[in-house]
Amino acid sequence: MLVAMSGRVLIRVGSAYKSGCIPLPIFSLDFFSFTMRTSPFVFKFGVLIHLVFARLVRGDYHWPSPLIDQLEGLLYEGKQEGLPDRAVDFVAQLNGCIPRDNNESIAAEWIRFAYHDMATHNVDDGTGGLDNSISSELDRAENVGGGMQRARFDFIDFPNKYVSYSDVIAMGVVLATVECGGPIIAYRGGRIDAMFAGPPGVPTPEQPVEDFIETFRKQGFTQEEMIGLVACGHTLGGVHNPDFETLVPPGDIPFEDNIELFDGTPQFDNAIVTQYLNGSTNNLLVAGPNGNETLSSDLRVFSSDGNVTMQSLASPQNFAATCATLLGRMIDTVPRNVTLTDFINPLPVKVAGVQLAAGADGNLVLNLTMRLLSNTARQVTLHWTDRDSTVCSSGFCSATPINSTLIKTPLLGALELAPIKYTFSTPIANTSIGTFWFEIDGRIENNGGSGYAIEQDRVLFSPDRSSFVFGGVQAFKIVAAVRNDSIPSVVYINTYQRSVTVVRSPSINLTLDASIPSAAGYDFYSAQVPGSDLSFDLFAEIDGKTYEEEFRDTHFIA
Ligand code: HEM
Repeated sequence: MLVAMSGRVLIRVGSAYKSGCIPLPIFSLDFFSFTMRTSPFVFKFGVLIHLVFARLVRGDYHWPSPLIDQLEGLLYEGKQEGLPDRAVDFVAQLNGCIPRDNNESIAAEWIRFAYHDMATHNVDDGTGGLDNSISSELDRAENVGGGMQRARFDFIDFPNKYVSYSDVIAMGVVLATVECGGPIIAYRGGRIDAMFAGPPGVPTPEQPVEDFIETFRKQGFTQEEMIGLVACGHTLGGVHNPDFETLVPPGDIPFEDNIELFDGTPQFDNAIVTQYLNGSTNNLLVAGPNGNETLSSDLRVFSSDGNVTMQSLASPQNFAATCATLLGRMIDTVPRNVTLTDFINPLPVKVAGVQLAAGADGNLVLNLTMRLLSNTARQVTLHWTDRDSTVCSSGFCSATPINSTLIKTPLLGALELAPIKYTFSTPIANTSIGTFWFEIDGRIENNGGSGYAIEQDRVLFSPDRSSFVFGGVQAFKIVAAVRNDSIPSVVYINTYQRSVTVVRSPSINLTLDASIPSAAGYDFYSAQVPGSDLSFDLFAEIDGKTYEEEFRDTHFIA
């Protein structure tokens, strides 16, 4: 199903939205659609295609774009329709900042990972920055330990064609900080993943302070900012054995690093500063065992301006504000040719999960959710018009939500927001649907005037009638509903098998399936498709025109 939009209010989609006022290509917002789907070739991790797509999308779209829709969902809700498990894990694994028994902190790992990725930036020629080049740099000594490898493996399988790895790395910093009680860092999207390693650039603890100052200058930070950024980074996590055996002894938890926290607290707070200033710090990068200062990089950094900056950071408010600014600058440090989006704020109205379905009881059913940025329950009604029409001939074209849920996440909590998500699942008369909109406490919310338009209903994926085929080679029976007021010349799917690599298979035709009774004005077509984890595009050619449902997925099959 394709849905059209115009105006400025966000919308979503189970398949695609486009603008009615600007001629735009149709894009899917489906996370499963994945990075490399358009290629007939096999791509390892899809970096190449990812890059191409990221460029294609940007510039073609005005706000709100699929990119913003996806990032907004992940940032504020911790999920987005169609998100692969990996993505949900990514947010969930931050786990409210609770460190493990050995002090291992996933929040710290994300922040360190992001800094090491950004550290390739060269302010003199505008190259490098937060661009996922880190994935090609993990064999360097400077990137050893501290959860770096693990943070990397958590990325495999993540992005789709809109959201880059580097956007996810940047988001990790925002979420890690806020989940640990730190400030809200404004977030932008639009980073582009690099295909190659950048030059080495991460400081190592034995270096003299002059090297640190020069390294941070190259990364775009003054000496004062260097002090702030190191303090903000080192409020979380600590030094690991076996990475620094001379600083930290081995622990007694088998197969786990032994970690000495920099400031003894797992929270994002300014204890890193106050303990340093009052001499109570156990930070091993301030003083090593027996006062050895070879690896005392924090001491050299913090004291490099006579502690002036550290003293200013002794105010918790100033520490929080400084970290919000500097960590924000850190994640927005990108190669010169990359243009980031505006800050992504929670969208006032967010439509998602639009799915038109030929219901088993013979009704055509419209499913969708609408998330409203309101902390108070509202009277919400969904309205729509008939297909290809501006009227409702049956007189019954409105529905109330079947349920509503309060959305709570740490970031929303920090913003003192608790939006409400309204779920609609309503039968639609056989006149189908043209455009829908909402009435909220008597006020019309219609996507800036144009409403949310369903672009076609001729061919629909029918996940309810599709199934996993047990026995023998792994396969799915894929079922499509095709409106039976005309006969398609062909119904087919292009499938993409997903694993570490993604492979596009040749098209597979679906044939009329007499075993499935017609329903809601639709006949059903099916084919058995080999594979265990597929995404696919569904097509029907009718009267010389091609209708399409993009980026469907076997994950939708119960
Ligand atoms: C002069 C600059 C810096 C030096 C020399 C330095 C050095 C180190 C060292 C030696 C460790 C311990 C790693 C391990 O045991 O494997 C560490 C950990 C860490 N660094 Fe830095 N760092 C610097 C700047 C930064 C910056 C700018 C950030 C982020 C804004 C940052 C974030 C972290 C974090 C979060 C950890 C803890 C990781 C964990 O617990 O897994 N560092 N750093």
